Amino acid sequence: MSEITRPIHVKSEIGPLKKVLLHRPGKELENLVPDFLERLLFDDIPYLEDAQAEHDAFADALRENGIEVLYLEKLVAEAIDAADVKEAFVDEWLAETGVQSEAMLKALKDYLLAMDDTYEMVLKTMEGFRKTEIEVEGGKSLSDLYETDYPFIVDPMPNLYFTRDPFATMYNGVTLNHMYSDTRNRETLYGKYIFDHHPEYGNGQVDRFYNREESTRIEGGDELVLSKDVLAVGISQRTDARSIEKLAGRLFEETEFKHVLAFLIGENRKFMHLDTVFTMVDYDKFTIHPEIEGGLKVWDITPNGDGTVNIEETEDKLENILAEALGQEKVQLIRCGGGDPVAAAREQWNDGSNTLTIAPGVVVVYDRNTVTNKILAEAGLKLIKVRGSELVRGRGGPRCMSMPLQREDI
Ligand SMILES: NC(=O)NCCC[C@H](N)C(=O)O
Repeated sequence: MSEITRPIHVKSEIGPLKKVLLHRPGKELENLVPDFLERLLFDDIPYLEDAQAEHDAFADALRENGIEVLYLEKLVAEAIDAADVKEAFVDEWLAETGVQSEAMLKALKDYLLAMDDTYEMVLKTMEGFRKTEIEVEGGKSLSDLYETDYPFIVDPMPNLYFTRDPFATMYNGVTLNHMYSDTRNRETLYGKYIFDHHPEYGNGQVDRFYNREESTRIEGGDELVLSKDVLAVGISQRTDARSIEKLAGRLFEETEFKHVLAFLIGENRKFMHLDTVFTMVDYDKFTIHPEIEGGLKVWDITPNGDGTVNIEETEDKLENILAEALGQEKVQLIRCGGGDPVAAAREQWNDGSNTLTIAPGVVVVYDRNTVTNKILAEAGLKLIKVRGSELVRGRGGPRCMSMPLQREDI
């Protein structure tokens, strides 16, 4: 077993989790309003106090299992302070707000730079700005004024507690992602500052396999490190096939991955990412949402050895594809809702398939998905159940809410 010597070390989905990145939901959730939920990719409005309590309990459950929990907002503040790049950060953040008026841009910049505590300033950039918060004398632009019923100068970023998506860790590096939506693309700026400037994670200490400036989209919920040899990536509502091809070529050059399996799961809000319908929970066990099994196509991408890749459509059943790729005699697919279409649809919607594996056979799940949880327990898995009544309103579960930084090799 190799020792962990780099700040990012992730060569599987199931190796004992040592260090993980979360974001504690903050005031950005108090800027969700019913008329604009869709634009912000939310389905309902969580009660912040309870969402925070549920999130704290999730973090405690991880700590009780020997996992060090880091927070995105803290790393970003540390990165900005360490490199003394507060103004550069604010300028880049402003450039991505969509605000057009020079006077408003200046007012926002002055407001943020007047905040001495960088951590509080970072939280404010996440929260967004209501129209009632900042007044500018004159100088308003037509483009800022015409959306009169829109209550924000700058949108909140309510999806930040899904740390799984804006970047994804694998081997000793990250893909810093180009997201599907404007609202989530803004989140990747925080990753950029961490991986450019943080004393422990910046300045080239973390490899970079994808960049936020690239033209095609990819999100971390679609990226699953099945083993040190095999990466699975969903072709989904959020991730383009072309991104996977580019990423595969780079990974074959820079890591020991030998296969990238591209799973076509279709473009659908309820199955937005591969990890909402499929996760790995043990050496030979996976959760799966039965609705995707029928139409699922899987391509196997392998290196040709000359910098190009070979792409072949697999013909076999998913069980056999996975068993072969992972060197197992056979694998078990555990169906969300046990195959009952009503339970499966309800529990997938509430992230019953979105398990976070913290060691082989040990998974964190939402307690509410009782049908699926019973089946997981019957399959021999150890379940750590957490409450997600408020957290689930953003459509993400334990895997979505966590980004592994270090896992032990298996
Ligand atoms: N990996 C995941 O499936 N993350 C959940 C993201 C939910 C968020 N509301 C979104 O639509 O992007």
